[in-house]
Amino acid sequence: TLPGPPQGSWLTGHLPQLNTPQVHRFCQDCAQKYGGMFKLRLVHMRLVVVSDPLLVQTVISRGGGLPKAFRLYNTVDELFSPKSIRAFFNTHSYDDWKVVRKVTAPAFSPANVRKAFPVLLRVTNELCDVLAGKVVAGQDVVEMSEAAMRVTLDVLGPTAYGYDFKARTYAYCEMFEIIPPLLGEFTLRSTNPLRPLVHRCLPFLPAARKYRQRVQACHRWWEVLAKSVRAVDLDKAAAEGDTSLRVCLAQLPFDDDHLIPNIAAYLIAGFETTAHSIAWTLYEIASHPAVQQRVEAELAAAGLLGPAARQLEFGDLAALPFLNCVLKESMRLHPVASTGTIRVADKEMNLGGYRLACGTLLWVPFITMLTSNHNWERGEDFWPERWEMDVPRLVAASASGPTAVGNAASPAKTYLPFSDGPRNCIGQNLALMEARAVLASMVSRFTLEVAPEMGSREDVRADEVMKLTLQCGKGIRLKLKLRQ
Ligand code: HEM
Repeated sequence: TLPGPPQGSWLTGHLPQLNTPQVHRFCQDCAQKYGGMFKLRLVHMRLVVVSDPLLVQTVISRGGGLPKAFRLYNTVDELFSPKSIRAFFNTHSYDDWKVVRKVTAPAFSPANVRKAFPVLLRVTNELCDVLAGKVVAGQDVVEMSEAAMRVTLDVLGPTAYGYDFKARTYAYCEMFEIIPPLLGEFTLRSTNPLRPLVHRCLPFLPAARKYRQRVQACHRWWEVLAKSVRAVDLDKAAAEGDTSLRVCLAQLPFDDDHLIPNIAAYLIAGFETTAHSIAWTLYEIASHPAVQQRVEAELAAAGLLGPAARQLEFGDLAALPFLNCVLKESMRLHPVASTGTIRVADKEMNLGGYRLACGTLLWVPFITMLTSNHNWERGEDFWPERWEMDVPRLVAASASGPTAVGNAASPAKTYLPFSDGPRNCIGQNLALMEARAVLASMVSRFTLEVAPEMGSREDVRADEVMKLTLQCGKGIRLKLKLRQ
């Protein structure tokens, strides 16, 4: 039989270990010990956790991959739609998913994403101006996850919905009050199936009340954004060759009830994810002075450093190779989609030499894949230079893992922060453009230091929390100094 860790409770299985904000670390530790395939029990559900790259390919990519385990995604139904109608992200209808994926895909072509660069640049410059003002006023410690969210929300606002949230000005923005806490709540719900039941049975509990209020506030926002999407003049858009996400969403052959969850899904998937990836990367740059110096040197050579820097251009983003290595490495070490994807075996199958019954749930936690010592040399170190080496140096060639399937000296893809196969991240081109532009702009304007209240790297690791996305509990607090 498959190996697996001891159960925390005879009744609920591994629920006590999974129902924590550090669920990703539990998976990670188990993979180090039990290898690239092990088993867990969550109350009545049996899960097989897979992180061996070859096996992951079978689960998510090969032949279209296995279907998502839709019933496990039902925790977010209430958030996406007042009628609990599912978005394409978590629908069980292959046809609904395919329609939305196909109609909205043009918005994320490289050429179309490039059209969003002027908005991104303006928003990033304005945010940097606001931060510079704060530094001059003596408020030089800035929480970078929040700052980055202000950029990503203000890029998504106009391009996806024709709406300006004006988050970059640091004026009050309700999204910040409702979305981050709700994502935390949904993570707790996904690892503790009893939690929604408790909230339903005891609606007067403060946590249950707050949850309801926030979900209702989201529903009001989805209405506002749907109205703006509906206002698109499709003939004019066609004449102008406008294939922005707003236009693509307006083209969906859906009534409002079915449009709304897809509007919500794009906002939820596209705003926090990119922002936390940016914040983690800024943390790594600030923590490694030698890395910061190399990024500075690269920017200086391109004329992009300091007060006399020229304006960043789209073409610069691909011409900053070391900055891109730093981003890539940070997204490996701090994958925001740490808990990954859950799939279901739609027929009896053989995986890694084990026979799995039809209906078996297969969990691919990306953090395990991306940082496991079975898959990577120095898997838990921040080592951006690895991306300057030949591909064989990326993967540990050792065959000394604890189980036969735990070793991955294989040619299969090991770097999947955006997942893989047909259900991979549709927004990755946009995310990468945003991250590169914000990182280059921040290092161009400021020198970065980790604020003392962040503590050591170990403290930061101990403070990691999964709130659908991987975050640092106290945020990423950096001390900024204006470059002279
Ligand atoms: C660094 C930033 C990002 C990361 C790391 C990321 C990662 C991922 C991952 C791992 C998945 C697969 C999830 C699963 O299988 O359950 C996914 C799906 C998705 N992402 Fe992203 N994402 C990012 C940014 C974005 C952006 C900017 C957008 C759009 C504006 C976006 C939209 C989506 C959508 C709609 C899906 C569902 C696709 C489908 O089911 O066909 N993401 N993302």
